[in-house]
Parts: sequence; structure tokens; C-alpha cells
Amino acid sequence: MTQAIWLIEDDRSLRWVMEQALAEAGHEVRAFADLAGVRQALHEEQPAMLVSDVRLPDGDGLTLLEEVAGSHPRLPVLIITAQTDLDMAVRAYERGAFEYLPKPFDIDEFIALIQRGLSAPQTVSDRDGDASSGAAGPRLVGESPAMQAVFRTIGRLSRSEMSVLITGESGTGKELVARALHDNSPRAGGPFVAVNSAAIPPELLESELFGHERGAFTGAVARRSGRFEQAHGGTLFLDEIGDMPVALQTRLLRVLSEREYYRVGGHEPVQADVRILAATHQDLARQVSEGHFREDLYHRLNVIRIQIPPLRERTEDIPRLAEHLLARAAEETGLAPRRFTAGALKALRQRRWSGNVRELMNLCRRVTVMSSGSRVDARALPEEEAPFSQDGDWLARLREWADAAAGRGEGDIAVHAVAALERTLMDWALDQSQGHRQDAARLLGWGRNTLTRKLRDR
Ligand SMILES: Nc1ncnc2c1ncn2[C@@H]1O[C@H](COP(=O)(O)OP(=O)(O)OP(=O)(O)O)[C@@H](O)[C@H]1O
Repeated sequence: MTQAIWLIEDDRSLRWVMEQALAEAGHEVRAFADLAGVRQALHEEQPAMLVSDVRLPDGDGLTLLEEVAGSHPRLPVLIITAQTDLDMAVRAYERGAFEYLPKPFDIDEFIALIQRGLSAPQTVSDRDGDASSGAAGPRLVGESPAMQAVFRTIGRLSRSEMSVLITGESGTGKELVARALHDNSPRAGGPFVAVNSAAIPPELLESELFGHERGAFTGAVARRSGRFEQAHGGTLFLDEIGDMPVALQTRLLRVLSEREYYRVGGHEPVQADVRILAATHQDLARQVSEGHFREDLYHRLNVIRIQIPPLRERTEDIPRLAEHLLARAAEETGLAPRRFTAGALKALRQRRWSGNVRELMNLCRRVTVMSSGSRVDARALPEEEAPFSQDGDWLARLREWADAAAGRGEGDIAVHAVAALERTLMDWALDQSQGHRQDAARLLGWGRNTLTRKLRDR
């Protein structure tokens, strides 16, 4: 048995680069340009590690991965591929890849992965066949390193039941990531139930989560199952967890450790067989330090963290996302699919996207409905809301107001001003939309949940 690393890559120059880097790092390397050569060689000797491309002239690297899993269960396999979508990441991990590396990659990262693969040989006998990830519903799209890291985490967790905390600004795709985690988990066959702590009045949240018995409180005319019960055998997604009242956090923590709970007004314990995924747009660590969030619950939920950066920090995702969301908008509306011109895509990359992917989705819906031709060029894009200008009339008046308030010795000026500003804009938006919250939120550039929470807290 040799200690060589076997490299299967049909792109000659990339193969050469990897060979050089591996040799330089002191590894013995054997390179192959197709699968046939590897299959043959595997009958004769065994490598220390396999590095394989996916698309090869005589087949698919994932097929090889599967074969090797059967014949050489302890052999670490690193999959490298230019096809960098979530599905590929999940398939690679499901078939037992030790790691998955999207191209183009940093050669140092590649070498570091090789070292890790060699030092921690895997037992990969617990992979479960072809749990195909044919998830229906919207697909996650993203090419940026940040989104690739998200895909890898989802793939790596595909056989796990761990809690995950998903953080990111409103509209960055937290719920979509939660769904992808569920769809690519052993619980995929079970329900996915989402609860938004910000959207439910605090006094109702407990019975919403845990259900209630008949007569538990005034108005509880019948027994009602809670979200925990509905999510039995599946996943419970707790959105805006930072908004959960502290008393309920305590209860949630107990359920997580005891794996059972009581309905409100109930005396029979109910088994809780759910995986918890949580999300927040807030800085939970800060909430903890300020005493608004229980530290122990924070640690319990924060086992694995997926951080989704705002769209403006991953503008390289915009072209593919825009194409994808345009196609989705066409499907939703039943209208003919549009295409962005190169100029339009360039213009889109330059926007601020304070509403993140949701804002881009809304823009795609709008141009699908509004544009006349099939091509959407830069001029056909709805105007970006002008950034607040310094010389705006209302800002000058705001300064006067602040002056006057300070003169009266009032404090917390920004707190009051921001609250008043938000109240005014919410009233305006609800007027505009005739009370329709979804539309009002869209006007404001907020998520519907954000609007609901703010309306509640006003
Ligand atoms: N990477 C992505 N690929 C494709 N679609 C995306 C992606 N990210 C977000 N979306 C779409 O953007 C919209 C907003 O995403 P989502 O509701 O998951 O955001 P969120 O972070 O949960 O927002 P909020 O915090 O306001 O609830 C959805 O329509 C979602 O399908």
C-alpha cells in the first residue's frame, strides 16, 4: 500500500497546478485524467486519499465516490467541482465525500483539506444510499464564497439532527436556508413547521407552540395542537427567536433538554420529537449580555451557526440570483419569462439592496409584470429609491426639531425620533396599501415579519 494521493482531473492545467502544490507539500501524487485508469489501479493498490473532479470524460466522479464507499470504506475522498450548487454539495456529502470543494478554490485551502483528510481517516459506513435531495419549492442560489460555505454546511449536516442558528438581515434567505436544511436531513419526510415569534402576540405564543387543552383559558373551547406537535418527526423553525419572551425561552429550554412538554392546561406529558432550527436578524450575543435572551438557550441553539451576509456584500451572487428570480416570477405570475440584458445586470450589481434578496425578488416580479418585451435593459429597471439627501426639506425640519427638543432638556432624542419616523411611515404604508400588510412591508422595504413586530411594539 502506498501513501500516494490520487488525483482525478481531466483539465490538464488544473491537474498540473494541484500536482505541483501537493508535491511541494511533500506528498506523493498519482494523477489520472479519467475514471477507467483509477478503477483499474484500485484493483492493484490503495491510495491514502482520492481527489476527484465530478465531470470526467468517461463518467461521473460521484459514481466513483459511491463505488469506493463500498469497496474502500475508510478511504477519504475529496470532491472538487465547478458545478457549485447546493444539490451537488449535498450529493457529494451523502455519498460519503470527506470534503467538497467548489472550483475555483484557493490552493492553500486545498492543501489544508488534504492534510485534514490524511490525519482523520473517516469511517463512512453510515451513509444511507441515495437520499436524493429533490426538494420542491424555491431553490437556493449563490456563487459567492459565503453562499458556497452555506451550501457546504448544509451538505455536511445532511445526516445530522443538530440545532442550527441562522443569522442574517431581513430578506437574506434565512427561511429558505432552514428549509434546505430540513429537505436535506434525515427528517425530510416529516413536516417542516415555521413559527415566527415576532408575528404572534407574546401572550398567545405559548399555546401556539405547545397547544392547549380545552378550557385552559377563556376562549379555549377545544383542545388544540401546538406547533411542536405539528412538527412531530420533522423540523420546527423558530424564526425571530430573539423576540421570544424570556419566560417562554425558559420553557423552550426545558423542552429541548427533557424532550417532552405539557400542553397549556394539560397534565399529560407529550413527547417532543423535533429538530429545532432558529433564526434571527438580531445580535443574540448582545441580547444575552443585555439580559434579554437566556445565555443557556443561546448556547443550546448556537451549536452550529450559519451566517448569511447581506446581498450588498456578495454582489457576485446578483446576476445568477436575478436570472433565477426572474424565472421564478414568470412561473408565479404565469407570464412570459423575461431576461435581463448585461447592462441591466451590471446596474443591479450597483444597487444597495437594503431589503436583500427579498427586494430583488420584488423587483423581478415588478419587471415581469411591467416590461413589454422579453429583454429587460437597464432603462426598464424601476428606479432605486433615491438615497436620503442631506438637503431634504424634512431633514432640515428634523434638525430644527432636535434642536428644540434638546433645548427643552429632553434626552433619548434619536430613540423618540426613530420611533416617530417609523410610526409615520407605517401609517403611510398601510394607507397606501389599504391595510394590506404584505404590500405595506414591500413599500417599506421590510419583511412582513418586521412590519408586524413593529406594529405590535409601537
Ligand atoms: N440564495 C437564495 N436563492 C434563491 N432565493 C432566495 C435566496 N435567498 C433568499 N431568496 C428568496 O428571497 C425571499 C426572502 O427570503 P427569506 O424569506 O428566506 O428571508 P429571511 O431572511 O427569512 O427574511 P425575514 O428575516 O424577513 O423573515 C424569498 O422569496 C426567498 O425565496
